[in-house]
Parts: sequence; structure tokens; C-alpha cells
Amino acid sequence: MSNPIAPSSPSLRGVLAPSIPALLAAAIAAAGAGLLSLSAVWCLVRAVSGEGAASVLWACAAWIAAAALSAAAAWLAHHAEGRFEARLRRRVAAQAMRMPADRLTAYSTDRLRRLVSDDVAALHHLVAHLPSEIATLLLVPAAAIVLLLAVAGPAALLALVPGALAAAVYLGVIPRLSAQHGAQRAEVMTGITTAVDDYARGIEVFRLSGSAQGALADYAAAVERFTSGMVAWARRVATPAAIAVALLQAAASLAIAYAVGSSWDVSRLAAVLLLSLSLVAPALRLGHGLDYVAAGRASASRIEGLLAEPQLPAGERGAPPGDDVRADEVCVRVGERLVLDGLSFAAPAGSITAITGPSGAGKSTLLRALAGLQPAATGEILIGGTPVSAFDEDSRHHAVQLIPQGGDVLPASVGDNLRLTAPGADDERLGAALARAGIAVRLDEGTERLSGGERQRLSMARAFLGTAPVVLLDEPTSALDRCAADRLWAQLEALAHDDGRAVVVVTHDPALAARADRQVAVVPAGDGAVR
Ligand SMILES: Nc1ncnc2c1ncn2[C@@H]1O[C@H](COP(=O)(O)OP(=O)(O)OP(=O)(O)O)[C@@H](O)[C@H]1O
Repeated sequence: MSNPIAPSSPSLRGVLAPSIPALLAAAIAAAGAGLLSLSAVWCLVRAVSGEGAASVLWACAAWIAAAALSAAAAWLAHHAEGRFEARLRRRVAAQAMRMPADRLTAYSTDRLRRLVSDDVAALHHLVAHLPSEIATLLLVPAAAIVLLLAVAGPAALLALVPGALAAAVYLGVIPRLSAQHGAQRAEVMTGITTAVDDYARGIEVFRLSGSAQGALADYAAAVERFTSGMVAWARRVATPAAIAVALLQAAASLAIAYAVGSSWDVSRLAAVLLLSLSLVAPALRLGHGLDYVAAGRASASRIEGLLAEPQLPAGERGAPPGDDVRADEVCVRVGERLVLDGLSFAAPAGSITAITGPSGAGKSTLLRALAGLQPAATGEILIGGTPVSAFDEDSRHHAVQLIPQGGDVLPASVGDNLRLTAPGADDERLGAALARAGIAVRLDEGTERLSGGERQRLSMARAFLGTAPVVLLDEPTSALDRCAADRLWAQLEALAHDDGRAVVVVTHDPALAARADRQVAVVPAGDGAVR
């Protein structure tokens, strides 16, 4: 197996591609709406210059058309963005499903949740609004300047100076200030969330140690940092922004227009006043969104990072023709570290194979590799004679079932957990699997209150419900007493000997390992692996 890691999935751009035609159409419609609004202003200028009621009617018609076109543009853009978001969420979730086990552990559950939820949502402005805002910004001011020159000549351009300054402040200075503060705000918000999370997660520990002072103090300090950060943001970003709008744009535009045009006739003056105001509006709207653009770009780069992660190799094979599992000179690396070095063994159908070895030797890594969740750097793993990497993603689960060491019980009902393995099973079958695992709980009971041993046996019940010919179990008896462990082992023997499965069990219990049909001892790589 020379290239165990498949190429990564398409980038963010690839996920966006199907939405681009609709987003382009939306941008053109938005720019058209901007031009229609400008023509409405132009009609008003004509009305002021004495062209009468017809011009007012044309202005109203242009505004109505502009509103309709603007609504259509917004609908198109949001529809396309909604579909893009849905596609991207599926892509991010699928990518997480396909990552090798060692890479997936680099992403905490919370980090994955933020990628699928918050980071995808943060792209909204970038995708749904920015293209339309840029198109409007390029077309509308250019058309307004042409009209202004035609009506009032070059002197009228003086009235644009405050607007241009306002736009420059909005598009140049404020985003820079805001970016500094945006990064600080994000850091402070993360600090608060972490402090709250730490406090909530630590309640159990604080109860035992009798003090939560440190966590509460961290939380108070994080809130204080947030409050002072917001005050600083208002002082350095929000206030200059308000000044840019109130003074630079409207008041100063009117003052200059009056200064240069007080001797003009009313129609020229009206043209200068109305057109100079409508000219900077698109820049101000864009300026408002630049904060979101910075946040969206940060989210996009985090999502790109996940999409660039390697994927597990997957072929197109369906369920295997045979039902044993073999490892042939398998080497597995976890990150830079060689964990398994040339391990070979066979676990035939109808038998139990016990995997033993010291803590950290690589037993769990071996099970993940056998399940196809951690690629082998060299060597081959065969399920029923088929390389595990050759199965398509759906068939792999039908060929081999992995029950990991604890932790695969979802916070749902017992029945819902069991139906993950057997979606169509009736209550009687689910109850029988629970009985084989030696646990007496109701199917509608929540899993939150189950003890460690009960959770372990609930996981085991899934092994008795599954149909995969190869069953891999990671320390299934570690939380059970001697008697319960022996009873469970007897059920595993029945699974192997009566149902004909190839059962591979990692265990630290020498008594149980001695009862297995075969034993494989894993020793840390470098010491040589015993076959
Ligand atoms: N995601 C990971 N990133 C980095 N190192 C890892 C990762 N997963 C496992 N390892 C390392 O690989 C080695 C083998 O781990 P593994 O869990 O397979 O051992 P084990 O034999 O099952 O141990 P135990 O008996 O204690 O459960 C350990 O040194 C562990 O620290």
C-alpha cells in the first residue's frame, strides 16, 4: 500500500461553484436596482427643474421597480447562499467522517461543532451580500458622477469631497481599526466561552475539592475584559464611524454644495445635493459589512484547513466474499510516530482472537487499523480476502464492526443507541441483545444516568445486534467485575463459535485471554512485534 492517504476533498471554492451563476445574477440585479434608484433621483431633479408631475410619476415607478429588483436580488442571493451553506455543512461533516482516526482526535467535539455551525454561518455576509454590494459600489457611483458632470459641470465634483472622504474612512481606516479590535473581540469572546465551559465542566471536580474560586474569578475576569474591550471598540471604531456618517457625509456635502452652488438655479442645486448623497450610499453600506467580511475570511480559512485534511482511502467494493481478518506485515504511523511495526496475524471466522500487550503498545491503534479507520503506512489488512481500503464507505461498516473502548454511547435513549446498529430492529430483538450483554434497562431510558459498566454493556449489545462478519472489541470487560466479565466472555464465545463471526478482542485480563482460541501479543514498535 504505497499511498495510504487519499487526496483531500474539494476546497471551499469547489463547494461554492454550483452557486456562482445565481450569485452573479443576484449581483447584476442588485446593481440594476441601484441604477434604477439613481434614475428615480434623476427624475426628481427633472421635476424640480419644472418638468412637472410626469417626472414625479417616473420617479415613483423607478423606485418601485428598484424595490422589486432589489427584493429579487436578495431572494436569489439568499437562496443560493442557503444551498451553499447546506452543501458546505454536509461536506464538513463528511470530511470529519472520512478523516483518519489520529487526525480526527486533533479536533475536539466543540471545535467540530463550531466548524459545522458557527464558521459556516459566518460566511453568510461574504456569500449572500458582498458580491451585490461590490457590484452596486462599482456601478452606481460611476453613473452618479457622469450625471453630476452633465448637469452641473466639474465644479459640482467639489460636493463629492466629503462623501469620498467618508467612503475612504469607511473602506480604509475603519476596517483596519475594526480588524485589530475584531481579533481582540474574538479572543475575548473565546475567553468567556472557555471560562464558562471550564466552570460548567468542572462542577463535579469543584464539588470534590470544595472550591470554585479560581473558575469564578476566571469567568469574572473574562467578562471584565469583554466589557472594557467593547468600551475601547466604541471609542476607537464606532465613534469615528458615526462622525464619518454624520459630519463628513451629509452635513459637509450640503454645506459645500450650498457654497459652490448658491448662485445656481434650483435644478442644478437639487442635482448636486441629491446625486452627491446617493453617490456614497453604496460605499457606506459596504463599509458596514466589512466587519463581517473579516470574520467570514477567518472562518473560511478554518474550514479550508479541515477540508485540506487527508481522507481515509476508500474503494468501490461491496460486502466481502469471505469473513476472516488478516494483517500482513502491517506498519501504522500515528502522526510522526511508528506505533505498529510489521505486525502479521490471522483471525479466522468462528474464533475469538485476544489482543494483549502493555499499555500504549498500540492495541487500540491496531483495532482502528483493522476497522479501516487508521490507514496502514505499509502492509495490508484483508477482510474476507479484500483489502479494507478497497471497501466503499457504506460497505466497510457491513464488513467490520468496531466497538471502541467506552465513549460511543450517545446522550439519547438506550433504544436510540441500539438502533444506530440495527435501524429496523423491533423492541424484542433490542431487548434480547441487551440481555446477552447482561444489562437490564428500559429501551426508553436515557443513557446519562447509566454507570460505567452499564454503558460498556450497552455498547456490547450493539455487537450482538450487528451483522458484520468481523467484530472488533476494545477492552469490553474493563469496567466489569469477574463474574460479569466471565458471563460476557461466554456470550462472545457464542458470537464466534455459534454465529461464525471472527471476534477480535483487546484485553488486559490474562484469564480471559487464556480462554481465547488465539492470542496476538502487541509490543511497542522498536521492540519488535510478536506475531
Ligand atoms: N491521536 C493520537 N495522536 C498521537 N498519538 C496517539 C494518538 N492515538 C494514540 N497515540 C499514541 O499511540 C500509542 C498507542 O496508543 P494505543 O491507544 O493504540 O495504545 P494501547 O495499547 O491501546 O494502550 P492502552 O492499553 O493503554 O489502551 C500511544 O503511545 C499513544 O500515545
